[in-house]
Order: sequence, then structure tokens, then C-alpha cells
Amino acid sequence: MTVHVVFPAAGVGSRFGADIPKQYVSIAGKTVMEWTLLAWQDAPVDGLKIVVKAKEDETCTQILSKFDHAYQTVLGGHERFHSVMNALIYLRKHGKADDWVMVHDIARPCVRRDDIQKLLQSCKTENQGGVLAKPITDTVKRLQRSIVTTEDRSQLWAALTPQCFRLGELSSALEQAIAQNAHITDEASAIELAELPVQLIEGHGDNIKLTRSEDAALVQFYLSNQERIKHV
Ligand SMILES: Nc1ccn([C@@H]2O[C@H](COP(=O)(O)OP(=O)(O)OP(=O)(O)O)[C@@H](O)[C@H]2O)c(=O)n1
Ligand SMILES: C[C@](O)(CO)[C@H](O)COP(=O)(O)O
Repeated sequence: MTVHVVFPAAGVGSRFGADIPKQYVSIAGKTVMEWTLLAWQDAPVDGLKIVVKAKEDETCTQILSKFDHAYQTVLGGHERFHSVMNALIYLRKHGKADDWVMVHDIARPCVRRDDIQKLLQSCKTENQGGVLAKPITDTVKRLQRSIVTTEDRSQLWAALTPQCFRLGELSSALEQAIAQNAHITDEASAIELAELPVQLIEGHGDNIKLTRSEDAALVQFYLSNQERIKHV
């Protein structure tokens, strides 16, 4: 079964607050995009590797030219799910409905190959899509009309990426979700809306998403740490 990967990379990084999109910020000597693509270089992907980029984004093209691998690029959309949909439309023309597609935020450069492999293996074994996730370790509060309550966190997980589903299943589910104007923040949201099962596969907590400026120091630590592990 062919395995494709999609890297949504068309965001502007407004919460990060830099004067360039956060995927092009340099951390530990490389851009975030380079780190993420390097993390995937020996991942079990035998299909297409698609980078979703913003219109007229030349930086993306320059970075991809540094890699031997031929990445396909497609244009992003207004929201992350539009960008993913554009990639799936491209994949539907070149892949098969029962191919696996893994979607991974370009803004998550610390992902571990072992976690990618663990997710994919579980999807293949169970013949069911799934996402990397980490258990919530903080007490979770709900604030509604200035009333604070505490949620039962024993069943709460934070979804990470990659998220891995069959191309046909994900494509149809995302199309339906968009048609219903649903608020989709990850691929699993669309699958759940279609009342299809999703596996939660525990991944390492250092697979963080670079979102706010204070995340950069932690990403730098993790990347340097992993770099040290690689050389051990
Ligand atoms: N229209 C969009 C929005 C986001 N993304 C990508 O989806 C991932 C997760 O999104 P997020 O962390 O929200 O990135 P941004 O949208 O850039 O950040 P912000 O919401 O702070 O602007 C990122 O790799 C981002 O590049 C995308 O491909 N297309
Ligand atoms: C897909 C995701 O990374 C899973 O946690 C998250 O939903 C992306 O959210 P964002 O607001 O688009 O960064």
C-alpha cells in the first residue's frame, strides 16, 4: 500500500509574530521547514511528498531545491483544512483511494521517526486511520460567561501530527465537512464528523507545534537534544 505525506506549510504564523512566516524562522542553524523535512527524510513514505505553500512563496521553492527528493507543491487555502483539501485533490489524481496519506504540520520540526513509524504501523495493522496524540497532563479549565469549571482530563488528549488516513476516506470526509461549514482544525475532526473511527496513538510530548514566540526556545532545545542523540 502506497504511503503519501502532505506538509501543510501555507500559514502566515500570526500568533508567532515574526515578520516572516514561522516555517522560515531559523532555529539551531536551519529553518523550521528544513528541520521538519529532514525529520521525514528516512520516514516510511514511498508515495508522493507534497508541500502546501502560499501563493508566490519563493522561499519554499528555494528550500525545497536544497533537497535531493522531488517534492510536489500545491497552493494553500484560507484555512489549514483548505490547504489540506488542495493537496488531497492533487493526490486523488495521482494516487489510489486506499493509499495511506499522512498529514504533518511543517511547524512541528521535532517529530520523531519512531513515532511516525508507530502511527503508520498501527494504522496498517488495525486497518484504521489514526493520529499521534499526547495525554493532557495539566488540569483543564472551561471558562464560560466568566464561570470557571474543571474538566475531567482522564479522557482528554492533545492531538498532534502526523495524522494518517486512507486517501479516499479522508478526502470524502473533508469535502463533506467543508460543505457543512464545519470548524475543522485537524484531519481527525473531519473523520469524526463522518462518524468513522480514529485511533489515538501516544506520541512523544516533544513533538510540539511552533505556534507562539516562546515556543522557539523549546523547539531549539529539542532539536539540539535530538541532534546530540543522533551523534551518540
Ligand atoms: N491556511 C493555512 C494555515 C495553516 N497552514 C499550516 O498548518 C500548520 C498548522 O497551522 P498553524 O500552526 O495555525 O500555522 P499558522 O496558520 O501559520 O499560524 P497562525 O494561526 O498563528 O497564523 C502550519 O504548518 C501552517 O503552515 C496551512 O498550510 N494553510
Ligand atoms: C493539526 C493540529 O496541529 C493538531 O493539534 C492543530 O489542530 C493545528 O491547529 P492550528 O491552529 O492550525 O495550528
